[in-house]
Amino acid sequence: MAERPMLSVEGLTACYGAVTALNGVSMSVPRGGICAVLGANGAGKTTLLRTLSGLKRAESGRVLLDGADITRLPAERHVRHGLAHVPEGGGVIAELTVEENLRLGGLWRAGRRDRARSAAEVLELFPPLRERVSRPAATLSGGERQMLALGRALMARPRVLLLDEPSLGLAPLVTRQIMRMLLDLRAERELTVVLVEQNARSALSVSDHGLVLNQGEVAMAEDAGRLLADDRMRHAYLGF
Ligand SMILES: Nc1ncnc2c1ncn2[C@@H]1O[C@H](COP(=O)(O)OP(=O)(O)OP(=O)(O)O)[C@@H](O)[C@H]1O
Repeated sequence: MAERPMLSVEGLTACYGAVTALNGVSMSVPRGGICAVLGANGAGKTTLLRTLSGLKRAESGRVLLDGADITRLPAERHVRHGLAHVPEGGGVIAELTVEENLRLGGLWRAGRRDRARSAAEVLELFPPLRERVSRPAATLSGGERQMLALGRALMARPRVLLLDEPSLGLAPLVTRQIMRMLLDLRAERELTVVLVEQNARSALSVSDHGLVLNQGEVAMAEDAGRLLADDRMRHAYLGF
């Protein structure tokens, strides 16, 4: 029998007033899978992540996390179910220190000792953050801030991580570091990742699967390697 997907999306539709931003989107990501979500500006990528994490209401369709229907739950319950969302720009709080930002990510978790253990584990994963733990986030570089955003999301010990444009504004070398971290996280924590990226080539290089959105609909859903090699796709949707 096939293993149950960690994340399963069935016919998801979401609107802003008269604008249908997502129209019947379906996708499935296995446990420990990395799925790139690609597409032009306005294709619906951010709306997909916001709808998956409960920040945006779905008009219709279902989101199943490890088989549990989370579609209508409020956003904070999504976190409890093991789904963490890192929005575009990371959303770290510049005035707070690295440590304080991390603690925010673990706030809903029960024990103080448990939270401290998580923070220590996260700092272990990101040595540059460990060295800057008492500094305000405002003093971090773009790459370090993105690490902090990732680290803060990991404080909730998610099973599924939703990442919106983690490479935005970062130099190619730093982008590669962030992408490699996703592979490490998958290996160490069996994390399942949905990765929204403008940088299609770098996203596909660490993904198993790719989904191309076009005007709110799935234009292609393919093995990542095959998408990278598909000329028609590269010209039509990926811009290279
Ligand atoms: N808050 C909003 N109010 C009204 N329309 C919106 C809103 N947010 C997004 N849209 C519209 O929904 C559609 C999908 O937008 P979305 O931001 O999800 O696309 P995207 O693929 O993430 O684009 P980008 O790569 O530019 O971030 C677009 O037509 C956009 O104009």
